[in-house]
Amino acid sequence: MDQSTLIFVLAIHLVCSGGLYWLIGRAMPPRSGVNRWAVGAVMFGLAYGGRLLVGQPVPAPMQLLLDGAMAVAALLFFTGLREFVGKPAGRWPMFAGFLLVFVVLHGLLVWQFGLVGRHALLNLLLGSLYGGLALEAFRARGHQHAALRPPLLFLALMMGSLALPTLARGVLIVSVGPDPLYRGLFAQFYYGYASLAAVMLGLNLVWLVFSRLNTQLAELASRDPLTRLLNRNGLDEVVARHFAARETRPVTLLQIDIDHFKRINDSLGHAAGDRVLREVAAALASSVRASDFIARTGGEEFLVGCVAADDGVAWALAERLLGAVRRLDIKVPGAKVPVHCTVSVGISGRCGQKGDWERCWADADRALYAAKAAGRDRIVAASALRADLR
Ligand SMILES: Nc1nc2c(ncn2[C@@H]2O[C@H](COP(=O)(O)OP(=O)(O)OP(=O)(O)O)[C@@H](O)[C@H]2O)c(=O)[nH]1
Repeated sequence: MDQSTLIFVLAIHLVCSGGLYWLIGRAMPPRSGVNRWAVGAVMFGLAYGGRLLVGQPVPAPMQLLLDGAMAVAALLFFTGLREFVGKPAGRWPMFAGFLLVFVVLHGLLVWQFGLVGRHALLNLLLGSLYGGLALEAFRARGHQHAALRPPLLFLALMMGSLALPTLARGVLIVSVGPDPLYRGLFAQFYYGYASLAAVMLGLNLVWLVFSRLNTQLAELASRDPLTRLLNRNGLDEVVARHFAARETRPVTLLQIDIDHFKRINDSLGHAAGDRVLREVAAALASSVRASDFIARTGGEEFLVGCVAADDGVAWALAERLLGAVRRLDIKVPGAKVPVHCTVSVGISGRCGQKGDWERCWADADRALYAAKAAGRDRIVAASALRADLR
């Protein structure tokens, strides 16, 4: 394929991918980064198409317009990824500043070095932004859910492999001039690879978006939206996974209930009640080890699964949870003083298999109600209840 055909194919790929991202972006929440990719891809495609239409040599004002469009398009891709992974991505003043610096540099370099200055600037800038994007994707893979890691790694690899020949063009052009790089084998390789990368980038971004949506869907199904703790559904999954393991470790259950929560709701309102629920949930969650699990099992009820603990450890954990809630100073809009609350905790016996789960949970529940009956803000173990019954 000759070079013009390759550039034409590249331009078509980019404009079509931009249209696809725009359609996907419409279905995504705001600030997902996808709209930036959409605008970036269309700008890139139009700039390449513009080069073909204008032909050689490109008149000076047109050079500035087409190169500026490419630089801004690459910046849109870079910041789009930052937005996608939840990092600050910069808004229009940053873009205006970037464009201003680019125009000044472009003017200076073209005036001093002509075509070599123009191509060196554009390639070094594009190569740096591709490299930056690869680095962002590589760094982001550690912070995301497991499902997002493969597409982020793939993106890092692809953009890294595009950054290298682009930077090489920027450096080589100074010593060999534009001709060997913009015609012949190198140019064919470069535009062919860029065209392939544009197709792969489109598929990669669709993969990223679907992985993100899938993760969010799984979260919605298994997490309580108010406290972000596991809901009943999520708890069932965690329990099933725990007992499916080859070497199952026993679990002690701690059933927790906020004391007199209805009073908070009735005196301060439902929104204040929600705030208290969120803060209590966060305090409980931060006291629970990563190997244990915690779920919101009802209105103001929580269940903690303490894995492989003896009775003393479970009791110590319950005391930690009681203390963490007692120490809370919950600032609620409309209330003059911070809200304080307490919880009651019921502890089950050790649950060694899935079949014992319901019975252990019922034991923890009975112990909790005994704690409530005994005056609240305390811990009762089911083993003590059974001893009482004897
Ligand atoms: N704000 C808010 N309140 C909730 C939510 N879910 C349940 N509740 C409220 O929680 C309160 C629970 O009240 P009760 O079951 O009487 O328990 P309590 O007042 O904590 O009393 P004890 O458990 O006996 O100490 C009810 O008023 C429910 O409306 C929720 O998601 N948000």
